[in-house]
Amino acid sequence: MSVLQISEVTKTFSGGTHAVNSFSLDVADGELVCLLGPSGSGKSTLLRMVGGFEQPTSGRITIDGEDVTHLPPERRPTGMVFQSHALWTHMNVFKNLAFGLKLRRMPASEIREKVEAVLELVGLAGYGDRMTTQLSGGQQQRVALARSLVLEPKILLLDEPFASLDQHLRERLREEVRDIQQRLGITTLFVTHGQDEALSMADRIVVMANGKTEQIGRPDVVYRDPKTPFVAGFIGTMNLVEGEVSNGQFTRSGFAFPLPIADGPATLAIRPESLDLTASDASKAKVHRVTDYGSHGLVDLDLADGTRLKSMVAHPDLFQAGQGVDPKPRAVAAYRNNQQIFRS
Ligand SMILES: Nc1ncnc2c1ncn2[C@@H]1O[C@H](COP(=O)(O)OP(=O)(O)OP(=O)(O)O)[C@@H](O)[C@H]1O
Repeated sequence: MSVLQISEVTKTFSGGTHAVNSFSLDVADGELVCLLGPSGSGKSTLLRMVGGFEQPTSGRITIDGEDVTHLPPERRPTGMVFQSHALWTHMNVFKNLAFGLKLRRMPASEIREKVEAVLELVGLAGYGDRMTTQLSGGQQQRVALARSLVLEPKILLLDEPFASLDQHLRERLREEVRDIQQRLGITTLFVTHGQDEALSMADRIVVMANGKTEQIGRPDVVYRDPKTPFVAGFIGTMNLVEGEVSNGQFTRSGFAFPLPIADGPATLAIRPESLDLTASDASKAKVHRVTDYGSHGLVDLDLADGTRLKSMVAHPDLFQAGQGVDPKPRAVAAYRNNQQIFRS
């Protein structure tokens, strides 16, 4: 059953920026959905509208069937964790967490019980007396998460919560948050422009561009089967080759591939791991650079007109700069007019 329904929501800022454009999404109970897209694609604006920090220009948002479109944040069953954690620095950790519960007039003994349980959940048991300024960045972000969770929201809203942390900590917190989210079964909307974050955490990913949905789906499906050239180029590394199809053959500067579609221009998408290389004369393509990552290698090669492709190879020592190669895709997708029209 869907807990959160976003129906044809549009946000136009004064000045005319269409930040979000007739956007719709249903989020199921207990699901973690990542909003993924480049800077300026409207992710934060959408999240802020769900949290009540921004008003839609048009459209409707319901939570558990109740229309919340015009309710202020404090009257919505949502908890938001911002990129900058915005903790109260004049209060200790316990007071930061207890504040919202006090406003609800909860008895002190119950507050203590709840705060301690949530601190335990985020791995900060015993930190209640610390001032928030005496915590590391990762610990502060855990407190921010705990402060939202202690209010037991129906929907957790996370806006790039790990953006300010280093890579190692980010990966750890990512796993911890996913763990907590699953344990509590809390419906979560998560904004990120990091594809790794989205691919590793989400039940479903919404890829956004220009305030609109490009594709919604399970991470593995979006990765394996991108429906538009934008998604193909945005998720993972992808070779996007523009060329012409004539008599069932796609060509681009000496590179040819059988493609059973109508004649005309097309964009071919090939993952580096799906592009095999064999030694050849240099008329087809030439190796530009070989990078050995230990477990595998990456060969950068140039078609005759300079179009750069990447191929993942098991034995990088077999290739060297300047060598002639023949690139042969094992699997491709083809796009025309921004739509996928072929996939092998
Ligand atoms: N308060 C505002 N007034 C006017 N324009 C705004 C406002 N907030 C956001 N915008 C514009 O709306 C568009 C979407 O912004 P938004 O912050 O939602 O994108 P985003 O995908 O979250 O980007 P980022 O990853 O950089 O945070 C951008 O063009 C932005 O400049």
